[in-house]
Amino acid sequence: MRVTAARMRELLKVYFILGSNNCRKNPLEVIAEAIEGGITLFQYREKGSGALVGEEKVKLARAIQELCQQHRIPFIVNDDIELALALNADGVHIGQEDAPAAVVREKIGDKILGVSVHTREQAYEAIRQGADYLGIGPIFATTTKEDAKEAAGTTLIKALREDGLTVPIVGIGGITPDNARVVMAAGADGVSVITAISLADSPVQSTRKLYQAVHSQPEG
Ligand SMILES: Cc1ncsc1CCOP(=O)(O)O
Ligand SMILES: C=C1C=NC(C)=NC1=N
Ligand SMILES: [Mg+2]
Repeated sequence: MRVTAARMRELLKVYFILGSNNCRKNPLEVIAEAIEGGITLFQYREKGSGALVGEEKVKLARAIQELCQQHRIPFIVNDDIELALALNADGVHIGQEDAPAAVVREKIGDKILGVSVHTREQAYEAIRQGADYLGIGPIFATTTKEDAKEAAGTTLIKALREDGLTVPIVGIGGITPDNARVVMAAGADGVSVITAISLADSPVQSTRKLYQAVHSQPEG
């Protein structure tokens, strides 16, 4: 059956996203370190310049999924619904330019469905169409997503919480151990990162710092 909101909030705490073009080292090594450091959810996002395609992409996806399964970390696939179904992944993440959430929901059954939103209207529509969580960002400036919108800060997260919305929300975009608390203080249930972990000197240490930041009391 569908993931509960309470369980989804737990999973969103430290949500690592990676594609082979987001790291210098072997992706499997980086993910193993991130798992050791305490990530709570993983998303395979093979996208942008230098991304793998075809059989190479499938092979890496399978290898990563196996690593996640060994450590009981749910495995989410970005964009590629067919790949997610072929691998029996734990869920998918889609953006506004992908198929409508309701269409994806019908295809994936009870798997986890995450939707990127940038406005109140998109947020309410995603929930209506069956999203289990919302990805909101970019919170801070980022160059990792090549077509990312301007950094929007935490305004939308705060607005949705002021509306009384309790849907699980993860912030994304330029998040580091130093600014993660700001995202949580705005009402996010967790933080999603790529380069704070994938390009860190020590992915384990960076993950540990993120984990501590999201579990610490709001400052002041
Ligand atoms: C996938 C995505 N969506 C909004 S910003 C972003 C990239 C996040 O990467 P980083 O954590 O390196 O800023
Ligand atoms: C664009 C995205 C926004 N949020 C999340 C969680 N994943 C994404 N790929
Ligand atoms: Mg997409």
